[in-house]
Amino acid sequence: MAIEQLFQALPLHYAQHGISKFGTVDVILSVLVTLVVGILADYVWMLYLRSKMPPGPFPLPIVGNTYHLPDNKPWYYFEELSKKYRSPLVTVWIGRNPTVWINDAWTANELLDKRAGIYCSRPRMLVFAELGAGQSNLVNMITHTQAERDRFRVLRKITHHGVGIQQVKRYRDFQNDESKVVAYSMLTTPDDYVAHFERYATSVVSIIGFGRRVGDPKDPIITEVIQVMHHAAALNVPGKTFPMLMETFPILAKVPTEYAPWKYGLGSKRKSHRGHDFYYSLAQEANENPDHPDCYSKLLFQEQSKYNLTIKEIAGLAGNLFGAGSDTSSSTLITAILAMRAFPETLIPAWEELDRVVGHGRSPAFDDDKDLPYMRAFVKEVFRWRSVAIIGGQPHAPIQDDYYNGYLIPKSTWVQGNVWAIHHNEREFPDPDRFEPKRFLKGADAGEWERPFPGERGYMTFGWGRRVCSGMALAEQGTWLTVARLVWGFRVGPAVDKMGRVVDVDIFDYTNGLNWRPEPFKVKITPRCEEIRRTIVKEGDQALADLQKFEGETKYRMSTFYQKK
Ligand code: HEM
Repeated sequence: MAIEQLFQALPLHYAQHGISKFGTVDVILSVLVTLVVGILADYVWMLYLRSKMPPGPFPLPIVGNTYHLPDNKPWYYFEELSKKYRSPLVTVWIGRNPTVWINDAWTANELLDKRAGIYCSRPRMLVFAELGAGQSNLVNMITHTQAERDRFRVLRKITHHGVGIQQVKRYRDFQNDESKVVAYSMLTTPDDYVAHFERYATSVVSIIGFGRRVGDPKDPIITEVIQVMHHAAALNVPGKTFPMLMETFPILAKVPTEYAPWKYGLGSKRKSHRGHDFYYSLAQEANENPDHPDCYSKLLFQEQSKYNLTIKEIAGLAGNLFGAGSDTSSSTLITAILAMRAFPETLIPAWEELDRVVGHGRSPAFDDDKDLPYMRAFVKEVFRWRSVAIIGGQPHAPIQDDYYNGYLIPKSTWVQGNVWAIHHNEREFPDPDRFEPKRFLKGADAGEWERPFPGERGYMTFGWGRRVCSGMALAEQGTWLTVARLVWGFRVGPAVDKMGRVVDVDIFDYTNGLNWRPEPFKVKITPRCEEIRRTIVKEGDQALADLQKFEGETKYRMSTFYQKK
């Protein structure tokens, strides 16, 4: 828009030429006048759009509402705005960019699901896309033109070949085994439950993608990938900090990374000495390894010529398994532990059901799902209560101007589902901070907790429409099994400190990231009884033996990959 063009229209040599011809004062004055006129024109445009768009706080020129934004967890603020303006949609100007926040399930369903063909694109994203993996990665793809939509469909189709609903049934055996290993590890090092969950989630996607399991919770593929994800998740929270401001002033992103501390190292032009990407190298290594069984990387190379897959696309498809699948899945399990500790009364019906259907001589298996309605409701409530992708992952963007209740949502606008507000609405979820599995039961079992909600799942944890999470089937089946196994096997009681005092937990103490998780908390995790403990040991030994075939090493480390030899 006006300001950006203005900056681009002022290369240095024009200024030098102008100064020698007209004198310094005249040049400075004309630059100032042009600037003021540009800012005014831009502001008039902002106010014009504001008059048409969903309500929201009054924006200032250039900075918009940026300085209204709280330092962290802006989803609370967007929820408040929605209540204040009595509107499910609110507009918040991040700099000169209007962003539309959907705070209600029915509106999210109407726009992002029912009008999926319009809201199928991502907006232009500097921080996540242009300074990151760019348009070669499915997650970021803008789909304005038919050619872009066709390419998007190809990459989604290939992703479905890896983790689509039918495919993931094939992974049940090793997913089950990795989940048994989690329970086994809990017997010896229960305080390290976070590391066990991260290992589990990373190992499952690593077997799928690269044919190699991750047996050690300290394996760098876990620690490094999850660290990168946390960094990206923190930088992508709309706020006052600079990375988000680059979205509105893309010119800031053009400054070389060495001289631009506001880029937090993003967009570095460092090239690896191998000339390609870390995840591409992992995929290539897996493809060339004759010992690795059938894995997704092999499929990518087989399909490479059929779909003209570029190196960057292969890197994106392979890397998304880790990037999108490890932190999200493990954070959800941490939330489950917090819920078990904070709401112990919800475990009593679960134990009654599990003891009746499963017993103590074996742990729950996938086939038990149909006979465990309370357990199924329990896991749904884990997904709802503190959904990991708290603002629905990446924003959507309409590919044309659209209207909702008379409000304009211009083409390419950043449209984001505020999952916090959606899952926190008293109308659908009374007493929303209470962890209450009965919300997902039916009829008399649910009582007053049963409320209408769009869609059959009853939650919007995995996003919407054509951009709905590609790994949803994998995440749902794995989370169900692992949470059911944890509930079946363990008591999660209060930890005590050195003075013998009970350590409380705070159900609001979460990190400030696009994917959030509870801040570290202490609990005491013990097997429910001796018979269950013996079963966990027996099944753990069997699982480790079965997983033996996936043992393997990679020579690549993310931390050293980009260093020159
Ligand atoms: C509890 C676990 C998970 C949650 C809560 C979750 C949630 C999400 C959300 C909210 C989105 C954005 C949807 C939208 O834009 O409407 C997303 C996108 C995505 N997820 Fe997941 N996810 C999880 C696990 C996984 C796993 C295990 C994988 C793959 C193995 C995966 C792969 C992806 C991909 C590739 C996208 C981008 C889709 C696109 O832009 O078209 N996710 N996920």
